Amino acid sequence: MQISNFPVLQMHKSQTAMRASQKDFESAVNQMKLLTKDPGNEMKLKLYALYKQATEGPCNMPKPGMLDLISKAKWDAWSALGSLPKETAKQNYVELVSSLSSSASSSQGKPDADSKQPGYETLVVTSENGITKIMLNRPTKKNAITTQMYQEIMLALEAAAKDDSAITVLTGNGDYYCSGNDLNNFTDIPPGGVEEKAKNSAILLRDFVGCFIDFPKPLIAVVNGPAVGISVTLLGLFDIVYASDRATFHTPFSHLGQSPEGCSSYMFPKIMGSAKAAEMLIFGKKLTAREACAQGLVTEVFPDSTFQKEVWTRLKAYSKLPPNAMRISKQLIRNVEKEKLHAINSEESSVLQGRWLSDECTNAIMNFLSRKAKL
Ligand SMILES: CCCC/C=C/CC(=O)SCCNC(=O)CCNC(=O)[C@H](O)C(C)(C)COP(=O)(O)OP(=O)(O)OC[C@H]1O[C@@H](n2cnc3c(N)ncnc32)[C@H](O)[C@@H]1OP(=O)(O)O
Repeated sequence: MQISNFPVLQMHKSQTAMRASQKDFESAVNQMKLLTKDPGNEMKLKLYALYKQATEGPCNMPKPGMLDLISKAKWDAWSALGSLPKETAKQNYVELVSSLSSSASSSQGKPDADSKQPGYETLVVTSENGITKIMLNRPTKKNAITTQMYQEIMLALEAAAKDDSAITVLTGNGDYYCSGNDLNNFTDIPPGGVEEKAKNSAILLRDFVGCFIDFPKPLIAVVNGPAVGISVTLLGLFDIVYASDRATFHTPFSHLGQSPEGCSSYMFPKIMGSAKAAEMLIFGKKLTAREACAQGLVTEVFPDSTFQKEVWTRLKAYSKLPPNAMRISKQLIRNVEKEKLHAINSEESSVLQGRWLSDECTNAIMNFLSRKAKL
């Protein structure tokens, strides 16, 4: 059996405690696609059977021949569920995947002080001096975010939320902070076609942004260079944004036939006023670091030559403040709007699902991929 047929899920315990919604189920199925560790054949069969029961009901397929071992094992597992109702199968599927997810994140473990955490291919995650640093690590691709990278960032945030560090930092390796969504993500079309791709991407986006909305500790962006697309829009959900004076902030959504995400349709007008937000989000105006700071999106700008030294000195001092007090203060500031932000996130994701199917978006992506257009 292919591991890719049994992708892993990141699901919050609170979601699984209640009855699994269709969204939870779809989210589980979508996120399971990026399993990096084989959960073993027994688990894969259980997941397969629950998935089939949840989507098709009781097994009424003819029994495969004895020599077709894999099909027979799958058929046996599905048939063994008898007349289990679809809703219960869905719930069991979500819970099973959630338990896989918890063991995956606990196996990533509590980060050792002063150590690089294993298990990430697209990130370098370290925990040192009370600071967990999540560094995007595709410098040759300007840290464009692949599907795998979205998943790894979610895992890293979930682990950071639980570890001993006082603050969490997101930054980029190389000359860019991040060039946004990797446009090649759109070329990996599943058997269900572009509609399924758009639907899966919307679920991934919603879950990804949701992790930032819910992140419980002070979250700091160290913007080491230009930032594009989703890496800019998310900044409204950070508690501090430090930028090198080399950084720029660009959200070319209209150019790409797309629309804002990361709760920026709400946070940007709130932060900088609707006129300035419109210039960025509708017209794709690129801001310098100093402009972004003047508009409240960036906390402070540092000269590039001393950026790393000054920022890390500052962060090391902050990381020694009482962690619980910082956490509680953050939550007081942020929790008031959590529900609203989740609703905005869902709406933005669903609007984007439609945009991804539009000619405007398809043409823009084709242009980039065929190298006719750059930002
Ligand atoms: C779950 C889905 C959520 C979706 C939500 C998000 C929306 C967004 O984020 S929209 C923003 C998408 N980003 C872009 O449109 C940026 C596209 N990239 C560029 O315009 C340029 O690459 C850039 C201006 C960033 C840098 O230009 P250069 O300095 O000239 O470098 P190169 O273009 O040569 O880049 C080097 C290398 O990296 C690849 N690259 C860079 N960015 C991306 C990207 N976003 N997606 C895919 N690939 C990217 C670029 O193609 C080059 O690759 P090679 O040619 O193979 O070397």
